Amino acid sequence: MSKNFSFGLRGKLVVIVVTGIVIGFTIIGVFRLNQAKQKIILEMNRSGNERVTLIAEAFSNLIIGYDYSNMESLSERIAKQDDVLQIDVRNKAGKIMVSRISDDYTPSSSKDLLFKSVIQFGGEPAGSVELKISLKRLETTIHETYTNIILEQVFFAIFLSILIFVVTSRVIVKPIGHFRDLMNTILNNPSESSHQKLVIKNKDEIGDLALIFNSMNNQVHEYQQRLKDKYNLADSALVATNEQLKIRTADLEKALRLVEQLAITDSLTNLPNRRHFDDYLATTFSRAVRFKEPLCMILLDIDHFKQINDTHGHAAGDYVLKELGKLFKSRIRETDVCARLGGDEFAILLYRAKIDDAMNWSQLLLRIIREHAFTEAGITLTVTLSIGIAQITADNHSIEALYNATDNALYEAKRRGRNQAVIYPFE
Ligand SMILES: Nc1nc2c(ncn2[C@@H]2O[C@H](COP(=O)(O)OP(=O)(O)OP(=O)(O)O)[C@@H](O)[C@H]2O)c(=O)[nH]1
Repeated sequence: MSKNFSFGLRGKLVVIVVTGIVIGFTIIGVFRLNQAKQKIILEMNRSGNERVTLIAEAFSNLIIGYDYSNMESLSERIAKQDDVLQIDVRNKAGKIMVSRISDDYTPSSSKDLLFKSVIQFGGEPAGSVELKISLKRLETTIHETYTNIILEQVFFAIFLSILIFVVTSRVIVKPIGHFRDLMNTILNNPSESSHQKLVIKNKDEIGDLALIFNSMNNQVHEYQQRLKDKYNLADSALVATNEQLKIRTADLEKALRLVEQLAITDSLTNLPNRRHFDDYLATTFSRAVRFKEPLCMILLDIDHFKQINDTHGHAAGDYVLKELGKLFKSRIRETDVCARLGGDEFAILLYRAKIDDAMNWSQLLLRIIREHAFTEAGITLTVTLSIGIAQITADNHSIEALYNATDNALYEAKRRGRNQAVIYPFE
């Protein structure tokens, strides 16, 4: 880029300068040539007139004395001069007395100048002299002058072109090149642009350009800085918002987990509710069927719970429900589940437990409850349970069938007088 730029500007300068100088010098040259030609012609006329006057004076005595011999010899000598083509001496009446023609005079081809002078003697006209001078010398002189002028013009044109080229190169192209290099350096190092200024000492348009560039560069830097500050501000705000969002998300997740937990938990006893129990039963049932493993379901219902409520109040009833929940939970394995189905009814799933194990577990539970002291607000409450037990069998091959079988067993326990456990099928 830089090479093209330098070449372009210098090239244009050379073309402009040389064209200007050639035109200028051509005009000056033509003018000088015309002047020189006029001067030479004037000089030729002046010297021709002088010569013919002197010749007339030389012939003055000779013409009065009719000295033909000397007139001829003088004419001969004059005719032999380089530029003389012809000399004619005439008497007072105009009759030619002597005439000499140069050896190389050919009137058809030669261009000539004619000079005349009156021959005077004692202040009176005694005859006349005509002198033809060749223009050849004049043409040679003009040609030489032309050549000299053209050579001078060409020499000065070349000299002036070089001078102007060098001066303009130094005064215009060099500062512009410097200007361009500095701009390039600044543009290629944008991060340092604030510290870099164009230092140009020219007090001209280039200097003005540098000042404008510096001011623009400053404005750009300030704008960048403002943008950076705004970006940083926005960034920190974003970070803070992000943090808040994280906290909010964590809170929401926590709340969601709680809601989920609440949705499947009985709020009074903190045991799983019916919904959770049904889901768990569905999973466990299919697993037990698939792997042919024993699964027992137990339904537990408080005997005459309505009476407890009615006699001792709802709070006493709640206490009994909570206390039973704790007892059930403490008596089952980690892998088993105990849920409150609603009201005073509970359910327990004993996975990989046979019907006898379930019966033994129920008997033990009945005994524990009988021995447990249910005391609320200083009053001891009598709490007993009825329990129905069923397991997966060929008959109970669906969840609904298992449910019904267990429910039937519970109903049978109630029917038989409560406070006991009954296995389905019963007799
Ligand atoms: N305190 C309290 N009582 C409840 C709650 N849910 C249901 N009950 C009461 O539990 C009682 C259940 O009574 P029933 O299902 O009629 O049966 P029961 O009195 O236990 O009689 P049997 O089951 O036949 O022995 C009703 O009086 C309900 O109002 C509860 O969350 N807290």
